[in-house]
Amino acid sequence: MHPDATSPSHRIARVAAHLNPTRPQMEEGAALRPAACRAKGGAPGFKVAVVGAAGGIGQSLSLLMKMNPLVSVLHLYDVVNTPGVTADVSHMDTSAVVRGFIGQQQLEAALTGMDLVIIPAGLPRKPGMTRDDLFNKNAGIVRSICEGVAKSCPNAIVNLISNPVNSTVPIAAEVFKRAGTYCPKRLLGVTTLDVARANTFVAEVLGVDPREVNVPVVGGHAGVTILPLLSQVSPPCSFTPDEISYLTNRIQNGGTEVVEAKAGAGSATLSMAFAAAKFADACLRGMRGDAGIVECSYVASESCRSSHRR
Ligand SMILES: NC(=O)C1=CN([C@@H]2O[C@H](COP(=O)(O)OP(=O)(O)OC[C@H]3O[C@@H](n4cnc5c(N)ncnc54)[C@H](O)[C@@H]3O)[C@@H](O)[C@H]2O)C=CC1
Ligand SMILES: O=C([O-])CC(=O)C(=O)O
Repeated sequence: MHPDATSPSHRIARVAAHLNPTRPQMEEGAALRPAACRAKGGAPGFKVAVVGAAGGIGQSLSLLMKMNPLVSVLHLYDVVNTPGVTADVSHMDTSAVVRGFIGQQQLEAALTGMDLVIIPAGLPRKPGMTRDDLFNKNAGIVRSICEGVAKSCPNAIVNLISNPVNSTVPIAAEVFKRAGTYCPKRLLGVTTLDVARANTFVAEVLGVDPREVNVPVVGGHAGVTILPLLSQVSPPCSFTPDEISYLTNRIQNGGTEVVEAKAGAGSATLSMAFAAAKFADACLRGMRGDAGIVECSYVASESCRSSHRR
C-alpha cells in the first residue's frame, strides 16, 4: 500500500472509545512456578504479550511493561534469545509474572489468553532505506504473528509497531478479516513516537518542558504522511512560518535522523520502547474503563468515524 493512501481522518482515535472494557484477570499460572514457591496473592491485572521481545525495541519495552502496575502476566516471545531476556526481566521486583516463549511452535502458548499483544517484531531500517523497503520481509512476519493472534487471543487489543506501519496495519486487518476476527477498534498502529518527537521538538522551540506540551499528529507513519497539527497544539501557541517549516520537517524525518545517527546499527529503539510503553499503558487504562484517554494511532476509519468526531 502506498504511504499516501492515508488521510488525517484515519489516524486520531479516542482509545477509550476503541476498547471494549475487559475485566482484569487473575494470574492462574501457579503450576508453572518452581516447587519451592508459594502461590501468589493473585494481583489483578492484564495479560500482555510482547512479540519480538528480544529485539532492540522489544528488550526495553519488556522492561517497561514489567514496571507497569496494570500488568499481572507478561509473556515475552521471539524467534531467538527469549530465555535470556526473560530470565533478566523476571528478576525485577515488580508484580507482573514473566514467562518466555521461543520459536513458532511456542507462539500459540505465548498468545493464549492475552488481553494486549504488542508487536515490535521485524527488521529495522539501515541508512538509505525507506520504511517501505522493509515491506517484503516484515509483511510475512506480521502475517504469521497475526494468524497466531486470530487463533489464540482473537479478542486481544493489538499494538502494531513493525514497519512499514502504513502497510503492516492493513495486512494485519486482512489476516483478521480472513479469520473472521477483525474488529478495527482492536487493531492499532503505534505512532506514538511521532507524537513524542513532536512534543519534544515543539517544547524546544517554545522553551518549555515537553511534558507540558501535546501535539496531535495524524496521518500515517512515513515521511509526508506524518502530519503534525501545529495549529492544534496544547497549550495554544503560534509559530512563525520558519518555525512551522523547521518543525514539520524535523517531525516527519525524526526516524531518518535516528537511522543516520546510528549509522547502520538500526533505528529508534529506546525512544520507541518509551513511546510504545506509554501507548500500551493508555490502552490498558482504557480497557480498565478509565474515561478521557485520547491518543493518536493509525487505525481504520470506516466504522470509527463517529468516535473521531467526538
Ligand atoms: N512504529 C514505529 O514508530 C517504529 C517502528 N519500528 C519498527 O519496529 C521493528 C523492530 O525494530 P527493532 O526492535 O529495532 O529491530 P530488531 O531487529 O532489533 O528486533 C526485531 C526482533 O524481531 C524478532 N523477530 C523476527 N521475526 C520474528 C517473528 N516471526 N516472531 C517474533 N519475533 C520475530 C527478531 O528476532 C528480533 O529480536 C522494525 O520493523 C522497525 O522498523 C522502529 C521504530 C519506530
Ligand atoms: O525510521 C524508522 O525506520 C523507524 C521508525 O519508524 C521511527 O523511528 O519513526
